[in-house]
Amino acid sequence: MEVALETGELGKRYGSTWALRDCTFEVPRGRIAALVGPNGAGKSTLLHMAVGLSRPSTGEVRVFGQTPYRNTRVLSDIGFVAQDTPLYRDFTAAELLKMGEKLNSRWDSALARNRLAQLGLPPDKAVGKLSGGQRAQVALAMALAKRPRLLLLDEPVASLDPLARREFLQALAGAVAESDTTVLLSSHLLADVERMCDYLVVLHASRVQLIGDVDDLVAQHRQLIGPRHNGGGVAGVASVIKASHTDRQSTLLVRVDGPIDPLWTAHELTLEDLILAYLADGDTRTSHDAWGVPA
Ligand SMILES: Nc1ncnc2c1ncn2[C@@H]1O[C@H](COP(=O)(O)OP(=O)(O)OP(=O)(O)O)[C@@H](O)[C@H]1O
Repeated sequence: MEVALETGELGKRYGSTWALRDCTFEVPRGRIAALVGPNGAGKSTLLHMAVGLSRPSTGEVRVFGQTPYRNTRVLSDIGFVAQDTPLYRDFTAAELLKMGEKLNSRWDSALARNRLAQLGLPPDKAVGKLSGGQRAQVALAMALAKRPRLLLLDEPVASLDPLARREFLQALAGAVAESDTTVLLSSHLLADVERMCDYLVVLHASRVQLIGDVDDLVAQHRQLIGPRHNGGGVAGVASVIKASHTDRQSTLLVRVDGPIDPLWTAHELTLEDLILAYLADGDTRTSHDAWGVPA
């Protein structure tokens, strides 16, 4: 498996606050990976280090084996759209595309022009006078036109209307299918993640909580419902992610590692249920730890 992006014990500290900590994961080449986590989880911090805009306090990040802040040549392989889609506001879209063409050896002029035309974006208006969503579209068109091997997108569709969002995600999937691009996109929109992404990284409290192939992760987790349980081990359960109890019944969200004790009814989960369970506060317990059962 070739790896597009890898981090090893990556950490970033601002003063005494860790924005990201002990972060170790890989994104295999060719995947559309989602980076999911609550506000302040460290997603932007991670993406900024991956594109060399900031340096780690601990550990390292590599893109196609290179460290972006040491070997700037790898930057030509990376496309990045920051959360606030910064662009030179006095430039028109046409001027920005011209600049992209001059600065990037693999630039696809036709792709960029066609995207802007398709979206009806005026090429001769200063981008500072476009709406926030229109500016985001210009930035996204430029990122795609760069034909990057790794595309990093920080909440790329947050400012787009629902139709534009769907259209953009379809265009992104199409562009990736036709090329050799790996994508890592941060998003709070779990329905989009479920529709688009085949790989998932969940960050919470500045650490990686869950990572892997989306289909594998969904297959490895179940919701179990059964008579009120007194804690302790359950056959077939590797870890308990979340537990809730009524007087008569317990509901567990678990990672499975074999046939489940038939005392429990097992239900499949959606990716959204799974992500939300990992984002809820509380520690994951192994099946053999007693988990908190209220009296
Ligand atoms: N330049 C900075 N100086 C000080 N603290 C910072 C700086 N940048 C980020 N942080 C802190 O680091 C933590 C992670 O921030 P980051 O922007 O990476 O989170 P995020 O997951 O992208 O959040 P969001 O979903 O809200 O965009 C937050 O607590 C934030 O306040």
